[in-house]
Amino acid sequence: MEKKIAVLPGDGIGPEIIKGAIDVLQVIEAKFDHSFEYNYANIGGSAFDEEGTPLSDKTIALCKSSDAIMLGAVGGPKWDALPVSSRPEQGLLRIRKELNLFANLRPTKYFPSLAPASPLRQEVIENVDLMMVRELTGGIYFGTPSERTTIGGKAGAVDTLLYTKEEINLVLKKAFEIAKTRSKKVTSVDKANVLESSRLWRECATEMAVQYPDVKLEHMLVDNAAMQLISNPRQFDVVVTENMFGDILSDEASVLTGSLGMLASASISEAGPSLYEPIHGSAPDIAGQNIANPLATILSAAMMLRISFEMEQEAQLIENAVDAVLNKGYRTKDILSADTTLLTTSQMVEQVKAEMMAALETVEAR
Ligand SMILES: NC(=O)C1=CN([C@@H]2O[C@H](COP(=O)(O)OP(=O)(O)OC[C@H]3O[C@@H](n4cnc5c(N)ncnc54)[C@H](O)[C@@H]3O)[C@@H](O)[C@H]2O)C=CC1
Ligand SMILES: CC(C)CC(=O)C(=O)O
Ligand SMILES: [Mg+2]
Repeated sequence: MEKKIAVLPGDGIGPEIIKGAIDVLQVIEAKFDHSFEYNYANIGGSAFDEEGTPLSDKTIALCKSSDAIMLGAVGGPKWDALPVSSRPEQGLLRIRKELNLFANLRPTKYFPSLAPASPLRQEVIENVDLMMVRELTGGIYFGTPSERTTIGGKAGAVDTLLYTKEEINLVLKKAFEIAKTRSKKVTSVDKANVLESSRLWRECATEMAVQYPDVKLEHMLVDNAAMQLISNPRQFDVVVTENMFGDILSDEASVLTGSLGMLASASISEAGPSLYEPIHGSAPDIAGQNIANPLATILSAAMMLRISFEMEQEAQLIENAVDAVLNKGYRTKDILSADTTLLTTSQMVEQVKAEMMAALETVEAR
């Protein structure tokens, strides 16, 4: 099957991890009857350096005309002092808005062989399998005004947290639909004891639940949710929440798997291409050293195959290969523990590819 993929490596470790994901996709192309056209474009700080903007109209047009988008990460200290509109992160926020990527799906699944890599006890993280559904195009990351201001003659700053019912209902519906295919429980996370936008969110969730009698809805305040996520994570199935809470809670959830370098994501639109990226950032502290964990990005590519291209078998081949590599004790530095073997980024990619080939040869030999 012919598919056009826009590839936006971005900054820091972005190019290293994206190369890993594309290498893996090339194995899929070679072994199945698929052909992927990879069209590279800039985003973030590297886009600012080359094109004078963190996201050019050319890149947006390329993304809109593609079947899916693979993104690495953006940002870094080199660009931190730029005016807001030129910051790398604005490129990411804008692509999400331009493509109407209203829901960001961030699955967190327990990898048995990675239990020693987590600072949490095995009995706490065992069998965790939750799906964070984060609202992605509204809330405090997009509200205006967002600026420096003067409050009562004193220098200050203002950000605006704003949601329409329509925006909230769109992401809630996605969460309930996903819950129907899983363990049929939605935990809606808010701060309804303080924020008006959260009270609206809670009202919408309660109303929506009526349409899903098979799905159990639970409300949880975000501060409690942050604690419950690491003390009793197995209680969660689908967690749905607004943009900033989801951003923070999903980084926290990654600790359940052993590393931020393990968590994949899919940013979904109603119509049009979806975007796939690891949940982590550009990790400037380890960029360019070939030591970053490429697995979150490789698993994001698997999500792309499953969700955008309906290639379930191919997605599973990648996911099984990742499991197999981990079971053999191969580790990048972030997930290293006793009695495991340290690999570089590129060596890890080679191991995943080798496992995929081996699995296919076993099938062919039958
Ligand atoms: N989606 C995106 O593009 C995101 C971009 N950022 C940007 O990234 C830059 C750095 O932000 P940080 O707060 O440091 O967050 P970060 O997620 O880049 O890194 C946090 C920590 O996790 C480690 N880490 C992250 N990914 C890893 C991987 N694949 N393998 C091994 N270790 C990994 C890093 O080395 C660092 O110690 C900032 O400019 C920020 O704005 C942050 C989050 C998301
Ligand atoms: C620019 C930020 C909103 C990126 C981020 O932290 C994320 O999407 O997880
Ligand atoms: Mg984040």
